[in-house]
Amino acid sequence: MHTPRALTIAGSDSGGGAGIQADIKTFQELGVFGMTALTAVTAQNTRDVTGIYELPEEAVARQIDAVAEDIGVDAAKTGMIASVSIMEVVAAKVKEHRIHGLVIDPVMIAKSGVPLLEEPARKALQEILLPLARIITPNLHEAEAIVGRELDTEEKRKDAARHMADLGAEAVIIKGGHVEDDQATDLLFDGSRFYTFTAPRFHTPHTHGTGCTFSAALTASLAKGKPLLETVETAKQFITEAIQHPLHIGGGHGPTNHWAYRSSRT
Ligand SMILES: Nc1ncnc2c1ncn2[C@@H]1O[C@H](COP(=O)(O)OP(=O)(O)O)[C@@H](O)[C@H]1O
Ligand SMILES: Cc1ncc(COP(=O)(O)OP(=O)(O)O)c(N)n1
Repeated sequence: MHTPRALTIAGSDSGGGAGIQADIKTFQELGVFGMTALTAVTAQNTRDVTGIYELPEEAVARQIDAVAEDIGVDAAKTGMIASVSIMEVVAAKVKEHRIHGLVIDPVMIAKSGVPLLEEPARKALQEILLPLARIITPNLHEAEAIVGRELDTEEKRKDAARHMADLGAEAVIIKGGHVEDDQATDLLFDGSRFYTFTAPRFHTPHTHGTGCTFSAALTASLAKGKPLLETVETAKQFITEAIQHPLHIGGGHGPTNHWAYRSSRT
């Protein structure tokens, strides 16, 4: 039997709610074997990011080589990639190892307000990483930064999604967590059509790591070979359950509950 294998290329969140920790928990819960290539270590909790330590480019490259050359990668995701030089290494390795099914979560700022992407890397993200994406998953502010304009209506968000597809992403999801709305609606553009995925909006501070968890759930379904619409549907259900049943951990924006989706099905 083939065991689906997913790789996360991202930063570590010592608090366990976002970054590679959120990704690995999500992969595990969705029945996928998880692997990691660390790009940076953050000292972080539910309140703040108190330190960021980037790994050398060579360390990032060797980690990707190690897993791709032996274990194999059915799908991968990127999270925090703070600098242009690490972005270049990641893009080169994704091409070299022909990693398809790449989900790009263009992480820019943590919920605590601390930037996780250096300023010059914002433009590089569009030029270097975006064209490799099977799916790119910006939140509202990340989408605005990528296209360089305010996206305060659905029509503008649709135009922005088309713009990102023109830049090379096969599919675009503009997430609705930061959109002012009674519901949490994510907009998918598959290159030809638009779809929306809607869930109730929960009024909770415990949303640390929502974007990481959502993109990891997408990656897990791609690793299993699921089609795009089923992939997004599953990821939306996973993150909705995870937000709906918070763990009440820490004194700030607590993590989502990675057990909730599986618990609701057993
Ligand atoms: N309060 C909420 N209630 C329900 N779903 C939410 C809430 N906040 C975010 N989501 C969902 O979580 C996922 C991640 O979205 P978002 O919070 O926008 O990403 P990020 O963590 O990158 O800022 C999306 O599917 C979004 O709709
Ligand atoms: C190490 C690390 N990577 C990514 C993030 C951002 O995660 P995200 O899912 O966007 O959640 P919030 O930080 O917005 O809650 C992070 N914080 N740390």
